[in-house]
Amino acid sequence: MTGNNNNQEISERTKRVLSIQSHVVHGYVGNKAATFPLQYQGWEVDALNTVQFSNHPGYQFFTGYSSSPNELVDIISKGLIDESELSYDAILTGYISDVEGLRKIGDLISQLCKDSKKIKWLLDPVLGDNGKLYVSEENIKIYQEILRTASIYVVTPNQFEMEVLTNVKITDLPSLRVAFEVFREHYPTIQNVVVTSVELPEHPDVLTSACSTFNNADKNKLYIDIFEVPIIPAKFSGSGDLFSAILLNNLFSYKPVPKNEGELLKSALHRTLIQEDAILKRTYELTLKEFNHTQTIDNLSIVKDLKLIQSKDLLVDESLYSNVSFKCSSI
Ligand SMILES: Nc1ncnc2c1ncn2[C@@H]1O[C@H](COP(=O)(O)OP(=O)(O)O)[C@@H](O)[C@H]1O
Ligand SMILES: Cc1ncc(COP(=O)(O)O)c(C=O)c1O
Repeated sequence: MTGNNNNQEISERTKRVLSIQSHVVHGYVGNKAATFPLQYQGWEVDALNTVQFSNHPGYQFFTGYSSSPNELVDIISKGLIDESELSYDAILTGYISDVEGLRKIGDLISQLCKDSKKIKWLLDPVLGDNGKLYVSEENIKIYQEILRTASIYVVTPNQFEMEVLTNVKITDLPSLRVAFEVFREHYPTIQNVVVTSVELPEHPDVLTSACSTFNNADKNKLYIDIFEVPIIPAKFSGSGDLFSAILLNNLFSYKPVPKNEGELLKSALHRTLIQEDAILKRTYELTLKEFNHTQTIDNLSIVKDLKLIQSKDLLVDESLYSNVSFKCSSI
């Protein structure tokens, strides 16, 4: 970071986010994947942990416990808001597996965002991945109810979550478009949607990310921007949680601020994908090096822990954006 950047940061009020996600003692998913990147990018992060696990469930064994829904709600409403009178620029919600907890936190954050229009809520509807739910079926209904009624700045489903929330199977670009249309129809109070990644059989070498803003003056038109990111041959635990954290930062810090919301969303998504790609590539290379000592490369299909500390330079490297660009089009 340059001296100039430091001065600029000091002159601006430090942005503050309440991040409600899982905690793992070892590794990087949930709040562990979001806190350091946001802090390193200049945010005050108030991290509320919905569970505390030894490590994430992608490991063969993990142990831990969940926070009770009433405790979580009390910490926010009594401890943070009433007593400490904290106000937030953003609220980030991710893994909340407990059904009652999700309902109560959903109601509380909806109310907070109603009371203070300046809070921007980024909701990652963590339900599952690759065709599999990793929370209860009931969570789907609760997310649908939250999305139907709350005013949310941006929602970041992965492909499976978008399919579950819209009941549209995404197999190609036309069906991706239908999913966005159904999403806008069912959840009209949502301002922006980013589908983090979609695997399309017609493009087997890339992951497609898509975004649309529903705040356009022309309500009859739906503009969807898509980016194509070359696939790294591995699965990364925590990639979605890292993604939502850096997207949040990019939405707040993109300069100069584009003239309309659609342009901001598209530009912030592009930056997010470039940063994410750089971090996943570094993670992959470092893991491969460690792995090579013990196993063959063919076995490296799941990367358990993001190398976030080793990637800290990439979180603030402005030169990334002039060196990398992903193919972009509209559908
Ligand atoms: N194997 C991969 N190769 C390249 N990029 C990836 C890969 N896995 C994840 N990503 C990046 O990470 C982002 C979030 O990952 P994704 O799998 O969509 O989220 P989630 O973990 O919520 O399912 C994607 O937008 C994509 O840019
Ligand atoms: C405890 C916990 N937090 C967060 C996540 C989300 O991880 P990802 O970003 O890989 O979807 C998961 C999913 O594995 C999880 O089990």
